[in-house]
Amino acid sequence: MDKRRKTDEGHGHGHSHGYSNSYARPARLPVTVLTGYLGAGKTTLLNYILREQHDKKLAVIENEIGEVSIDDALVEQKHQDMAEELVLLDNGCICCTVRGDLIQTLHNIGKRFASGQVQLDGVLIELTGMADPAPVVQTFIVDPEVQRSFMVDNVVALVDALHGLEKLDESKGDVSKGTACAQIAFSSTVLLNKIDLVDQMQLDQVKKRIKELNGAAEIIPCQQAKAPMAKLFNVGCFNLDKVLEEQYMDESEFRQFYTPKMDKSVSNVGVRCEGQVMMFAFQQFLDRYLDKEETAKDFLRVKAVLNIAGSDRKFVLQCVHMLRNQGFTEPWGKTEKRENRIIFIGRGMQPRRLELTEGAGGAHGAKDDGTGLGAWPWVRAPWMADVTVDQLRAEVRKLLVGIDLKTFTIGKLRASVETALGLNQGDLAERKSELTELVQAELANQETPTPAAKKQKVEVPKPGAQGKEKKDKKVKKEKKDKVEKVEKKSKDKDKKQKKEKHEATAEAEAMGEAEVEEDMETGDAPDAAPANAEEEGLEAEAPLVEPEPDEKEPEKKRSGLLSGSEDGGAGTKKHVDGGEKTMEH
Ligand SMILES: Nc1nc2c(ncn2[C@@H]2O[C@H](COP(=O)(O)OP(=O)(O)OP(=O)(O)O)[C@@H](O)[C@H]2O)c(=O)[nH]1
Repeated sequence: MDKRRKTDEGHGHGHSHGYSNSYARPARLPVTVLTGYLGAGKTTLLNYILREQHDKKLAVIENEIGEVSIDDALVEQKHQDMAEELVLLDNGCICCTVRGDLIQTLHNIGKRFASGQVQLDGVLIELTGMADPAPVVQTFIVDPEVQRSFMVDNVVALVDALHGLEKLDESKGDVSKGTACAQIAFSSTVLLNKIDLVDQMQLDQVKKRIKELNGAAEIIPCQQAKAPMAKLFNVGCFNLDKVLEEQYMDESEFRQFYTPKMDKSVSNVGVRCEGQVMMFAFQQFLDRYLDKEETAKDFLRVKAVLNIAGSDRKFVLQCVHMLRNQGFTEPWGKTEKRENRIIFIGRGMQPRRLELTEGAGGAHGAKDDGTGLGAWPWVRAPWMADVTVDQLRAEVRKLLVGIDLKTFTIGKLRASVETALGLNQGDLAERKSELTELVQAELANQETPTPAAKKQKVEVPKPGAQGKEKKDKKVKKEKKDKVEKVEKKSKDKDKKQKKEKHEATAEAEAMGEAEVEEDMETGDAPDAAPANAEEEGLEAEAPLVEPEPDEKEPEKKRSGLLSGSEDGGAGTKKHVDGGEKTMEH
């Protein structure tokens, strides 16, 4: 939270609108809550308000959920500068998990406002598209300190005229998807946005549905969220009694028993990585999901800020189902990290995690021919942290009983642990080093090794400097041996060639023929290790134990022994085009 607070605690923000003399301090700060379903136009409205209300001193609280945060890039920099105070709550949803953070933020603002440390005319709170505004409203009536400094002035619900009806129907028919309805039910003003995308008939239908849900709210049809400021700000139109009356609820019921309407079927997958994105490949990748109605219906929202190859400007992408809005925006800052960020929000996102995070359907890495996205790294999903070390240890222990250590690999073990714990394949990719350590500890502790293990020499690299030193020495020795081997082979070959040449020349001289030289030129080149031998060695996953000398594999393959190298997971990966890239987390 407080990622972009513009004023240090106790210090004014220095940014002046040049009207301090005319500032009339309100008794309580009016709060405008912006709500509305995913992609309905909340950020568009926020940008519009900040632009239009530049003579007002506003504190902005933005809430964003998702593995990757994008909205900061979507609120234009010049508009960010117009806000007196900007606080991002991005550790969860404001209507449930970060309500405490919201209260804390309001306390901080309230204290500085009351003491005159900061001059403010109002507060804007932008909720996530998945948030129910009711618990946020609740905050303003249950917390005495918040109540002293603030009052809810207006709850503005944005409705997408094109997709809104479908969302409301879905929401009405299924209580577990009640978010869209709750957003309207708890609002005092509804902006029926994106009227450019529908005809009058569709507009009337959505209006009718909104009225059914909330007869008291004013409905304002608009485009690009452009509604008269006089209808949005300092209007004192939010009336909790009226709202509760419409919901057949009394205040005590609302205070004690209201449970937020959260659509649990919606989740997100985020990607954050460096590198250049190939525009063409990226569009093809999107086409696969957004060009067809049947897949696009699952993608409620896709947002991205990308570093496109060949451009010094940020590329911003915004999709709501099949609708794509995209283009180059401001230039990347000179010292700014050119990081790609993309988030997919919708239904059925988790089963698609692998394909969405690995890029264009398994085309790992940007390729010379312009296809491939670059390596989307694995992004740590929150639930991975929920699996405890004890759970992992217990599964590892079970799996190590009676296994054939010769063929067992960390990758296979990881996959088995994931299956045992009911996770998706790849979910534990980030915890491979933990798994490796657990395996090492288990193997070292095994008092009665399995019959298979008895026969085998189990190599357990020792952690710490000593182990590393040993490993380094081994690698050096391997390299030296290899070079010597290649040199020796090369010398032997030279000798052999010279000998053959000598014999051939002698023979030719004897026979008076000259073609022999040609034959020699087409002869085999000296044996040498393939240029990409190292990579090839890394491609295969290392077995857990060193094979017996009689079945020795090339040393290279064993150099990653128990170091957690695995295919299909994070870490060092070999690309389909032969390149090797380290995936970031
Ligand atoms: N055609 C059309 N597009 C609009 C209109 N208003 C906003 N948009 C576009 O709709 C997309 C979503 O707008 P946002 O303002 O980001 O929506 P949001 O509600 O903040 O989205 P989330 O925060 O992700 O829930 C953007 O690409 C906007 O440019 C409009 O009136 N007509």
